[in-house]
Amino acid sequence: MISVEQALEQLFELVEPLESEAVALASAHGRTLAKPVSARRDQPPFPASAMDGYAIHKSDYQVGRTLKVIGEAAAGARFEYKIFEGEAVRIFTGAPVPTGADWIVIQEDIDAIGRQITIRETSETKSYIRPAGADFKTGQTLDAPQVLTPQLIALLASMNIANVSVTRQPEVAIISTGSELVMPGEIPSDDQIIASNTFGLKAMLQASGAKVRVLPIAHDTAPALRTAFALAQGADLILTIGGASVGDHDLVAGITQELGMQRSFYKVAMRPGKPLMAGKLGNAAMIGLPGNPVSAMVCGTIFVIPVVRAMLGLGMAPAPQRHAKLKTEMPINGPRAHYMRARIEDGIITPFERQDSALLTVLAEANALLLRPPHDPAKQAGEDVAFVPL
Ligand SMILES: Nc1nc2c(c(=O)[nH]1)N[C@H]1C(S)=C(S)[C@@H](COP(=O)(O)OP(=O)(O)OC[C@H]3O[C@@H](n4cnc5c(N)ncnc54)[C@H](O)[C@@H]3O)O[C@H]1N2
Ligand code: MOO
Repeated sequence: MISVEQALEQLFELVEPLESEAVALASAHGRTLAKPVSARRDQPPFPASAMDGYAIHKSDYQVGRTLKVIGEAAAGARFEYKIFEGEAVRIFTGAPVPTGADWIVIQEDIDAIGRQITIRETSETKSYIRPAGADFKTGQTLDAPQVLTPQLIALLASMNIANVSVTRQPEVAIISTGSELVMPGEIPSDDQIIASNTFGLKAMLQASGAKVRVLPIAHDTAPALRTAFALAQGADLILTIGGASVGDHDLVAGITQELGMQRSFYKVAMRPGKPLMAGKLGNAAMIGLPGNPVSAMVCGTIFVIPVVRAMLGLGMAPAPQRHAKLKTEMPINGPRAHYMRARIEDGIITPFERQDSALLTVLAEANALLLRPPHDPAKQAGEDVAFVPL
């Protein structure tokens, strides 16, 4: 059995960053920016008023000073002329500040009579003028690769970028195997259960930027599995769920061998997730996940998502780890790395009592996988431990 680290290294060897494609900015949320982007203009492109009020000379900002209002500047419609001392221009938020003005007095601080204003209050210490380029300047770049968040989309729009170059989304085909499985919403017979991790993994993959094709459930027969693999053609990554272990009905290893898979590894020294397998099937990477629901989801977090991120060009890195203080003592760990379902609150992490890899209620309550390396010595409450956030 190989270690988690070795398995991840071998998985990264099965994939490479995918090519890029252009998409409209409006469709770019969640995609990975493939090439750096430069701002096509300054923002704001002119000194702009930050408030509704009057543009004046700073020297006129004195209590009791009366000024003549000579025009108006609105957002999108500037006042074309220069203003001099003793003059004011009515101005609104976002409007270009007229030449000659270097101060905005807010409208709450003046008294207006006809075309004259008198300054009543001078308590402000800043000009309320946003200098040209205060947010960004032409040519300022946004680095790649990075995932486009709503905040970055807004920034790119402001930079006048209508299309962006993003990495193609990896296409992942999911094959759930097992004669006992039916889809949610169907009526199961007494011996059947509902396919669950299929949907958990789909959600996990989509959240990390993959495109998911859920194939029909393959019963535990060789023809059904062959059909499922045929339907998976064209995918960048084929995920099977279940049938990975050693039982008489666990056929995935045999069928993938028959289809010519170059196997990288089978079995990893981890808990849950031991019967994980991987290899190359034609042009696709193939990962065979164990069927137990929690095992499949843990392997999704520890292996599949890092592989998807590698295909997106986001680097070949394990799932990020953090540290917390342990709430309870724990006995020595066995020879396999243990990813314990745990709950972290206020920097204190508590592993759940029940760690059976069939318990989705426990996984749903967990917000962390407490990481115990192989042969980790016994731990006392208060000791520092590593965890992977969920
Ligand atoms: N003699 C041994 N038995 C087992 C071993 C072993 O080393 N020796 N390993 C155990 C471990 S660890 C795991 S994990 C499981 C994995 O088995 P498989 O990958 O072959 O999975 P199945 O047998 O097909 O299913 C296990 C379990 O999970 C349920 N399942 C499967 N797919 C789904 C799905 N899409 N949604 C929900 N539930 C699913 C299935 O009904 C079974 O209950 O093997 C142990 N046995
Ligand atoms: O490794 Mo199995 O994945 O313990 O349940």
